[in-house]
Amino acid sequence: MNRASLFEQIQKKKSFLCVGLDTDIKKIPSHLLDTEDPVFEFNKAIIDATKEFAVAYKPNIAFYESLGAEGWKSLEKTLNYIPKEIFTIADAKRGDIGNTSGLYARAFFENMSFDSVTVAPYMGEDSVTPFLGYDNKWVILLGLTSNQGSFDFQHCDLGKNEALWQRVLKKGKEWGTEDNMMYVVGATRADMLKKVREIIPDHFLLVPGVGAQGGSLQKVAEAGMNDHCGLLVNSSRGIIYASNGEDFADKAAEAAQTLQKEMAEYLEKYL
Ligand SMILES: O=C(O)c1cc(=O)[nH]c(=O)n1[C@@H]1O[C@H](COP(=O)(O)O)[C@@H](O)[C@H]1O
Repeated sequence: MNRASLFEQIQKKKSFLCVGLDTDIKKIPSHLLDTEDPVFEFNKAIIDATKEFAVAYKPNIAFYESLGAEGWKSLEKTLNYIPKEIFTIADAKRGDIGNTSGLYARAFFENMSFDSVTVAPYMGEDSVTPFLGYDNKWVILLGLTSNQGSFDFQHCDLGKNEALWQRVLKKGKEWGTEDNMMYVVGATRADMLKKVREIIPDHFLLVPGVGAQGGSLQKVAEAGMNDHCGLLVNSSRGIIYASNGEDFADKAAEAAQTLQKEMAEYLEKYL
């Protein structure tokens, strides 16, 4: 999917919501456990309930690969079930020496047809560029992550007022463009968004960390939005586990709609 189509959908749905499909077999409501593929049945119900409010879905690959071959099958069925106009993110956080990254790219872009994959920048240019050789596919590079451990490396001072995360953003701009690269910036780092936008004013950001991790949607929208919206804000647990009963899909829809309504206000205000 290209940037124009993504923006078109954001405008149409008045939403920049990404629903995280972090589907944990241990949290699936018990009435689904007797079905042939509980993970897929759960995702299918979540997609049906939230697709009106979401412009992206992000299955976190760990939840699927931890189940072995069955998990990969559930993932593929889920991907095929997502409506074609909705952006898809394989949250795999890959990145390795060039030839290996090339195979990761093949796995997510050719074998499966995800629009994008999250990539870790630590191994540098040759670990990232193999993902960039596909038309209308995206690398989502980890920039400034939402977790506490981000302070171990990402905030290290490289001198001349530059932190490691800032170097990552600048280097990424040499490898990709605003048409094939996005960056992860955690919602819990909203106070840094002004600095982020000084380096990458036009790129899309994937922003996880609202909901369960406590990030503020308002702060993210205020400091992070650009003239193409430029934001995909993810919520996983806050939506998909809004209820653990038979009403889980209805409650997921309510949680997604609540976020979407707030997003519509910010689109009106800041776009
Ligand atoms: O790359 C990500 O998506 C990601 C980056 C980051 O900095 N923090 C972060 O939480 N994530 C992912 O975003 C999702 C957040 O889930 P919730 O906290 O349940 O909304 C999980 O799939 C995380 O792996």
